[in-house]
Formats: sequence, structure tokens, C-alpha cells
Amino acid sequence: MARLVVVSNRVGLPKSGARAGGLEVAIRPALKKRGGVWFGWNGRIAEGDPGPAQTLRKDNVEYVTVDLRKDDYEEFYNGFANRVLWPILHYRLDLAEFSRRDLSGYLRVNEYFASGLAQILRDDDIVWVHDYHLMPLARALRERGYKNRIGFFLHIPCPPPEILTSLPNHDRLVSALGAYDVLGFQTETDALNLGRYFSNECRFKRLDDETFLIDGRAVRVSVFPVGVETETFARLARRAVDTAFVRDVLDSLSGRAMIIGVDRLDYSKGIPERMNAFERFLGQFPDWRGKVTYLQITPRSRSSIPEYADIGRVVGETVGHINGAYGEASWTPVRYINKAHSRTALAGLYRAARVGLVTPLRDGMNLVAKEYVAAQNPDDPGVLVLSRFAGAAQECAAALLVNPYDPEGVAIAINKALAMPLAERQERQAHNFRVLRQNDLGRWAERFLAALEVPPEPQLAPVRAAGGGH
Ligand SMILES: O=P(O)(O)OC[C@H]1O[C@H](O[C@H]2O[C@H](CO)[C@@H](O)[C@H](O)[C@H]2O)[C@H](O)[C@@H](O)[C@@H]1O
Ligand SMILES: O=c1ccn([C@@H]2O[C@H](COP(=O)(O)OP(=O)(O)O)[C@@H](O)[C@H]2O)c(=O)[nH]1
Repeated sequence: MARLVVVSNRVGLPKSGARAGGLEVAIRPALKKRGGVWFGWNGRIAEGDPGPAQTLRKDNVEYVTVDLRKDDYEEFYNGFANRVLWPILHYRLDLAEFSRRDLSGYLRVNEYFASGLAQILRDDDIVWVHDYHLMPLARALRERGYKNRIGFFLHIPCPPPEILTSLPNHDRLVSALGAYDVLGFQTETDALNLGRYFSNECRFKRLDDETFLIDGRAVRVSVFPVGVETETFARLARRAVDTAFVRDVLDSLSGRAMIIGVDRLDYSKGIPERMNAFERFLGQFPDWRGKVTYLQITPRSRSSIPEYADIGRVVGETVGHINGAYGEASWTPVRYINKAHSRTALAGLYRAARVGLVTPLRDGMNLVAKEYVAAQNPDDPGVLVLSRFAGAAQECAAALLVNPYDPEGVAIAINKALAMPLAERQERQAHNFRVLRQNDLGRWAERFLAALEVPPEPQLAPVRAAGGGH
């Protein structure tokens, strides 16, 4: 079996503690199962020029990580990746802040990653690159002469060409994806959107529904929805609900029903819109006042980016407003917490919550939605209220699907979830759980790697080496 080299901006180093972020949560167990190398940024910013890569071995995984320079961090991570690609790929053209300096920082860090990889890559390694930070990485490797099989998985949405083309230099950046061998997406819509871009903008020849001919190579564009470790998470939740931590939380609720939301503090997650919907719910269904508590766990994320600081302010003010308007001396309607929680704590809280409220305005997948389903007690399950704009809505079709831009609709769904009879809750839960058990995290990795390990079509010319010759 070929050695697997996983590459992502963020590397989940062992013992890195409670952290929010689905990419890390997904890659860690998938890589542990097969073994291999995880290459990427260690989260540190070097004072001067970064030194050589650092290597750490744990079990069957080798973590090879690099520091970023301050200007790399500003231009690549805070700049082009998170102020241009993130908003545009989440359909938020209004929030994109483009600068040529950030774009050159983005390309520079991709070259830096390619040079770092060049120190460790072997001819027969297969390389699996993750996410929007590293779109041009395969091209940078091909230019150094690497002919390895290289796959790319986009964890976030891929919008239609009508939106993608608003990305300055899109022709250079999106077409660079053609240097990969397999391009994986969360949903059918995402894969179709990239396919339309390849056909209309790049004029790449389509070989079949899933394959394009690019520079003499067959490039597969397909759907691989990321999952959770459904059975393992269900077991964890069974244990976690009886821990002192969860019991303390439940005691503090004095018998009130709990609604839970868990999201990084990100404008894509629709947190203010969700809170407005909760306020509507309290206004429209007054019988629930004093009988339900909404717990929102929201670790801060990308805090030095202005749009993230803004959303933090808005959420804080909205919580204050709702608690001021509806709270009693003995009841706080919304509990808002910025601290990251461990997976065990979250598993127990999900299981104890009557409603899981997951209403992003746009989300590649949303693992919290899947974890909420995995954590439920089948004898007395809670109800998932889920945005139709989360990738998870494709598989969790038995959730109460809502439009997060419609606060009244979400308020009605919250009431419906809280009042839902046991038989209907069980039926919806069983349906979602069945789908998620079948399409779990292990299957995601297996399917992607199987596609990546298929050798190139013999009748197609091999990729031309531009130098080096590996
Ligand atoms: O690394 P950060 O900048 O701190 O951000 C955390 C991660 O956020 C995004 O996660 C996505 O991946 C999930 C798993 O596939 C998916 O469920 C979710 O919808 C995505 O938003 C981002 O894509 C990662 O690169 C970040 O590491
Ligand atoms: O305090 C927290 C908040 C979130 N998470 C985890 O972070 C991931 C978030 O993934 P998701 O796909 O929902 O969103 P992302 O943050 O990747 O956009 C999930 O596995 C959560 O359980 C966590 O471990 N601790």
C-alpha cells in the first residue's frame, strides 16, 4: 500500500486540547486508521524566518509541521484565504476584501508548502490535500516535476460559476485545480458547480459525468460527503451524559428543556439570525417562556479579522438584548459561552438537549449536525433543526429543515421540535442515524482514497515534468 501524505493548512497535533474546527476532527481519525504523514502549519508564527520543518511521530502518524512568518499569516491566512476565498465560496461577495498583496502572499505560501513537501515526498506516495488554503498546491508540485497521484478535498461550499468568476484572478486559481487527479466535494451541487466552471470557463474537455481531460490527465470531480465516527460518537455520548460536568449543567437548568447550538464564531454560521429566530419563538409561543434554555457554545475563531470581530459584537449584543427583554431573576433564556469544549463534554450536552439548532447561512457540511444525531438516545431522542444550506441537510433529510433567513419559519420549527411526539422523534432519529452510520467518517476516507489510488488511464499521456524529474 502506498504511503499517504495528508496536507492541510491546519494540522491537528496530538494533545492539542479542545479546539473547534471540522477539518481537524475529520482528518485525525481517518489518518490514524491508515497511518502516514500529516504536513502543514503548526499554528505558530515565527519571529524571523521560519526554521526547518519539525517532525513528531506518534503511533503510525508522522506530523511534519512548519511555522508561518508574520506576513505569511497576515496575507495568506487572514488575508486571501479567510477574507477572499472564505466569503466568496460561502456566497458572501459583500464581505470579500481583495488585495494583490494578499494574493501574492497566498501563492507564496503555497510555494513554501510545495518546497517543504519536496523534502519528504517519495515517488510512490499518494498525496491528499485539504481545503481552500491550498488550491494551487498541486500545480506548484507538478511544476517541480512531481507525478504522484494528488487529490484535493474542498471542505467548504463551491458556488456556481456566476459567483466564482467574481473572484479576482479566478482563471488562474480555479483552473489550477486541474493539476489534481481527484477533486472531492461535500455535495452534488458543489461538484456540479465546479464541473460547470471547468466546462464554461476553462473549456476543459469532459470525458464523462465525473471526468475531465486536463493536460493529458483524467481528472475526476466527485462527491465524498465527510462524516463523523457515528458509532464511536454514540458510545461516547452514552457515557458522557452521566459525567459530573453534564449532570451539573442539567441540575443548573432546574428541569427546563435545553436547546443547544455549537459553532465557531463565524458569520457563515448564522448565529445572530438564529438568535433573532429564538427571540421570535419566545414572542410567538409564550407558554415556553421560563421552560426552555438555549445554550450557545461559540469558540472564537479568526479573531484578528475585522468581519469576525464584528460578528462577535453583534452576537454579544443580541444575547444581551434577548436576556434583557425576556429574562427573569430566576431564568436566563440564552446562555452564551465562548470557551471551546472537549468532544466528551459536547457529546454529553448534545444527548441531554431536546433540540439541536444548526442553522448556518451556508456550510460545506457541518459536523455538529451529524454529531448531534449520533449522540441521541434512540429511546427518547431530541430533534435536529437544520439549515437547508448546510451540506449535512442532504443526508439528514429527516431533520426539521429550515431556511435560516426566515426567522418566523425557524421559530415555528423550534416549537414543533419541542412539542414533537415521541414516535415521530424516534422515526426521524432512526432515519438520520441509519444514513450517518452507513456514510460515516471511515467511509469518506476509504472512498476518497480508493478514487485516488486508481492508476491513471493507460491511454492518456503522462503529465509533463517541468523540471526536477521525480
Ligand atoms: O482552521 P481555522 O481557520 O481555525 O477554521 C477551522 C476549520 O473550519 C472549516 O471547516 C470545514 O470543514 C468541516 C469538515 O469537513 C465542514 O463540516 C465545515 O462545513 C467546514 O466549514 C474549514 O474548512 C477548515 O479548513 C478549518 O480548519
Ligand atoms: O467547543 C467546541 C466547538 C466545536 N468543536 C468541534 O468542532 C467541529 C466543528 O465542525 P463543523 O463541521 O461543524 O464546523 P467548522 O467549524 O469546521 O466550520 C465539530 O466536530 C465540533 O464537535 C469542538 O470540539 N469544541
